[in-house]
Amino acid sequence: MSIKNNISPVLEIKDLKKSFGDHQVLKGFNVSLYPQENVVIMGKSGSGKSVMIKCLVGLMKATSGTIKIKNKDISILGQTELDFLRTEIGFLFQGSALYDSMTVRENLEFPLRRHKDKLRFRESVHDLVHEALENVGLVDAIDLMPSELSGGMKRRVALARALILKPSIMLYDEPTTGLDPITAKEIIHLMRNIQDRYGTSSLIITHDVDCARVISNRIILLVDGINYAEGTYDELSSSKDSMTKMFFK
Ligand SMILES: Nc1ncnc2c1ncn2[C@@H]1O[C@H](COP(=O)(O)OP(=O)(O)OP(=O)(O)O)[C@@H](O)[C@H]1O
Repeated sequence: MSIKNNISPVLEIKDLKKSFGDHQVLKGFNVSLYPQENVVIMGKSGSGKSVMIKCLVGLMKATSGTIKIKNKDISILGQTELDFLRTEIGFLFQGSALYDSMTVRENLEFPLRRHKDKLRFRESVHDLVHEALENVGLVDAIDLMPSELSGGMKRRVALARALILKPSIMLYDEPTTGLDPITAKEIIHLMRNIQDRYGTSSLIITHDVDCARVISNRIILLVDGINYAEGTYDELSSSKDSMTKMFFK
C-alpha cells in the first residue's frame, strides 16, 4: 500500500495491463488518488483512457494488475460488497447519458431508488433531488425532459445525478467535450465548487488543457500504455520535453 503523508489512497491502480489479442493497450499503468485530490489523466486519442476507466468500473476485465478502492481489491470482492462500493463512486459519462424518457426529477431519483440503503436519517428523496439541482443551479428545470435542455444543462443534470449519493470518489470522462468554451468553464467551476463542498476525490480524464489547469492537483500523462510524466500543471506545462509540450499547446 502506498502512503503519502501516512494517508492511504482512496483509489489505487497498480501495474494495470490490458491487451486485445496482440494489441497491448495498457502496459503497466499506475494511479494513486488521495483524499480530496483531483488527478487529471491526459492521453492522446486511442491511448487507453476509456479502457482504463472500463477496467476501473468493472465493465472490462484487466489482463493483469490490481485496482483497490478504499483499500479493497475489487477483483476479489463478492457482488454485494462490489455493489456497495460502487455507490461510493460517482461517474460523469462522456456526453451526459441521461434517460431520455424520464424527466430531470426522475433521472435524479433513479440512483436514489436503487440504493435506498444509502439514504440517511431524515433525508427524503425530494430533499436530495432539490439539493442536487440547487448545487448545479437548475431547480427550475426539475420537470423538464432531457430533450428540452441545452447541452450545458444536460451536463449539469448529469453532474447532479452523479453526485446525488454523495460519493467519496468521482470519475469524470471528458466532462467538457462538446461544450462551447463558456459553458465548459461553467462546468469546470461547478465541479470544483461541489467537490470543495463535499470533499470528494476525483479522477478526471480530459483533453481540455483549461480544465486540467483549473481543476488538477496533479496530472498524469498516459503515453504508450504507461505513465509518461506526472506533476502539477505548472511543472508539466513548463516542461522542456517535446512529448510533454505537445499536451499543453
Ligand atoms: N473492446 C475492444 N476490443 C478491441 N480493441 C479495443 C476495445 N476497446 C478499446 N480497444 C482499443 O484500445 C485502444 C484504446 O482505446 P480507448 O477507447 O481506451 O482510447 P481513448 O484513450 O479513450 O481514446 P479517446 O480519447 O479517443 O476516447 C484503441 O486502439 C482501441 O481500438
